[in-house]
Amino acid sequence: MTNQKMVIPDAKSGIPIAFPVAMPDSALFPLNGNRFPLKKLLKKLGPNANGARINALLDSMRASSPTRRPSDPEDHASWNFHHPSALMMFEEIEAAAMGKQIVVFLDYDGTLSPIVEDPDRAFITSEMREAVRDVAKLFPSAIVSGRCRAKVYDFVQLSELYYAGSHGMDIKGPSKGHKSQKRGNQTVLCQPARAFLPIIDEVYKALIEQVKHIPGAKVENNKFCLSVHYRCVEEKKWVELADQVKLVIKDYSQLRVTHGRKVFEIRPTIKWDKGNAVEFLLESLGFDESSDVFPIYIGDDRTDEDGFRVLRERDQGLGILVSKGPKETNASYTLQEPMEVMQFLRRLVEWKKVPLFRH
Ligand SMILES: O=P(O)(O)OC[C@H]1O[C@H](O[C@H]2O[C@H](CO)[C@@H](O)[C@H](O)[C@H]2O)[C@H](O)[C@@H](O)[C@@H]1O
Repeated sequence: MTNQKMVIPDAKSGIPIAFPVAMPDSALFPLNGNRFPLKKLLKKLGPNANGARINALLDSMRASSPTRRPSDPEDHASWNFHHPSALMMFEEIEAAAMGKQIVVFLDYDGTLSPIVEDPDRAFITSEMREAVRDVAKLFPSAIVSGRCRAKVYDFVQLSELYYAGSHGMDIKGPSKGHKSQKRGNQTVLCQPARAFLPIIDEVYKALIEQVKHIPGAKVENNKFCLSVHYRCVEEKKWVELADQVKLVIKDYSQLRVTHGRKVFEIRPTIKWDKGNAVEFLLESLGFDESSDVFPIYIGDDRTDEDGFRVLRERDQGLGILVSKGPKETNASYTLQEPMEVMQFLRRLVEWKKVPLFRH
């Protein structure tokens, strides 16, 4: 992951403004039917290609909701081959996890709840809650979300889980002495971005003011980070919205902007992401040095790539991307939608419950 500056001309003056964007080094941007790394793309566009630069920004905003990206059948075939369904490969996953302690990490939006227009109405079904509860009774489990911890807890309402809100910058749980956690049954609390709270609050207010004239734009306070949603903003207003966000953020070198599903995520520049939350939780659970642990991370968004990456680097467990189509990912397997996530969680429970000595 690098912090790159995307230089985009101001919509009115045309003056280029550097817009800090954190993205994986492998990120590719579309142009004329091909895809290029950012540096190469900007070189191709040349210094005066303002219109093309705006198109590049728009393409990257469109690509932030991958369900709209068409992909050809060949892409799909290769994708399915390299990232098979975690349900189809369940027996292989069982075999790899045999004799190891499974630890489950779950993203929230797009993974446990379907993506909906209103972020305040992204409810989890009672069946999904049941499946997550059953998993958490058997394996240490955590929700790792971009949302503020309190909000995601309100949706999930399960006290047996760890919760890592604000993209992992606010970690807590489960309640002290909760019987369902065999290891690490003490309350943990980790808030590495506490010092940023006043700035986040200030920027929250400034953003609300700055985007209030754009119909459909919504600023969400996630405590240690902020979301500016454009799912309900007309596409012709997207560049204007990006400009407004830029205008506010340019005065705050302590903050950076990342891109989620039709959302700009404004976060402290500290090196702490969902991957760090995974590391922290594994350590809290006593699995830091252990080779007998099998972490499973399930997520749908770019921010979940940090979680997948950590598991790859540790060479432990596996990442499962929730996606219907090809995406660049560090995950090994896929599930198409939250319904399949629920099926996968249920299979984990059934497998663990089979009274065989093999576990
Ligand atoms: O890490 P996550 O749990 O996936 O949270 C990431 C962001 O999710 C939410 O926004 C996304 O879901 C909304 C509800 O389905 C949708 O309207 C929006 O377009 C998506 O980006 C949440 O509202 C954000 O605060 C989170 O950062």
